[in-house]
Amino acid sequence: MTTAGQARVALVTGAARGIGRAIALRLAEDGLDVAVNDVEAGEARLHEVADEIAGLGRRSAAVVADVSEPQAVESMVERVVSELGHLDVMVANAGIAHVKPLLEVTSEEFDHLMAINLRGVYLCYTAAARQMIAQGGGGKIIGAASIVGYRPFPLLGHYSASKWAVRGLTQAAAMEWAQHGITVNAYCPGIVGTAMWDYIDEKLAENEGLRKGAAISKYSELIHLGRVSVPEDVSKFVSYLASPDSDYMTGQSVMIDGGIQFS
Ligand SMILES: NC(=O)C1=CN([C@@H]2O[C@H](COP(=O)(O)OP(=O)(O)OC[C@H]3O[C@@H](n4cnc5c(N)ncnc54)[C@H](O)[C@@H]3O)[C@@H](O)[C@H]2O)C=CC1
Ligand SMILES: CC(=O)C(C)=O
Repeated sequence: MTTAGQARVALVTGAARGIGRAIALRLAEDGLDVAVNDVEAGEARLHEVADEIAGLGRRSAAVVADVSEPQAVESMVERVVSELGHLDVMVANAGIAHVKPLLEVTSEEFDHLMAINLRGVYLCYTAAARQMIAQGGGGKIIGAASIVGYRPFPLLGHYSASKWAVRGLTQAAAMEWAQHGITVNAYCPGIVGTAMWDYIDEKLAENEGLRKGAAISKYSELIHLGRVSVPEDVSKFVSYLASPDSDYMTGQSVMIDGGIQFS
């Protein structure tokens, strides 16, 4: 639990690049101490992000862990608490995409994607909730869903299902943990120009016989505000979800997509 004058502490998963990095930097700008996580392959970039956070005058910790592994997630939260003192905001951002027709997805590929995108979010939500309940001061738990959690994209079928499930998990967690003063919400980005969309563009283009760059252009025609999203569009909204301004909001999965999908 934070006491007066103490900075709140956030943990952002999948923060070596893309949306996670932007969220981590924004929360640091907001005055939080921010621990960042990614897998071993992203370790060098993860340390750079932790250094950027320190450059903003905030404390940080870089924790390498695979969010699909229960013991790794437990240890990650323990390390954040031991290095930064407590945990007030969890952003379960880490995720992977996989572009493939449903009829060709193997059960191993399906399980691998669900292990990261759904079990990983579940493990981060529950590890954070246990810590926040023990602290006794409430908290903010935030997850990465997507517009495809409302309306799937073809060739992203199992990915879309994983994000749909994050919405369900977010609603159930909000119901169970409201009594502890914990709010649980998710963000649903649209088309954000990150490494993930570089991969999606390349694979969709292959499947549809288009040149590289053509798939993202085609899907971008759906965006009413007329431009592809940048990670900071999302981090501004997560800043709100992590702040006391969102204290009366829980169980919501909110589109931040420039006007693609209307609920
Ligand atoms: N880029 C987009 O258009 C959209 C992205 N999202 C979601 O937002 C989140 C972030 O996406 P981006 O920044 O675009 O992706 P990205 O691929 O650029 O970054 C994801 C980060 O997560 C890390 N990661 C992957 N598996 C991990 C694991 N098992 N444990 C820990 N870290 C792991 C990666 O190493 C990478 O640094 C994801 O959950 C994604 O599904 C949702 C809607 C749209
Ligand atoms: C990657 C993703 O979730 C979308 C909607 O593009």
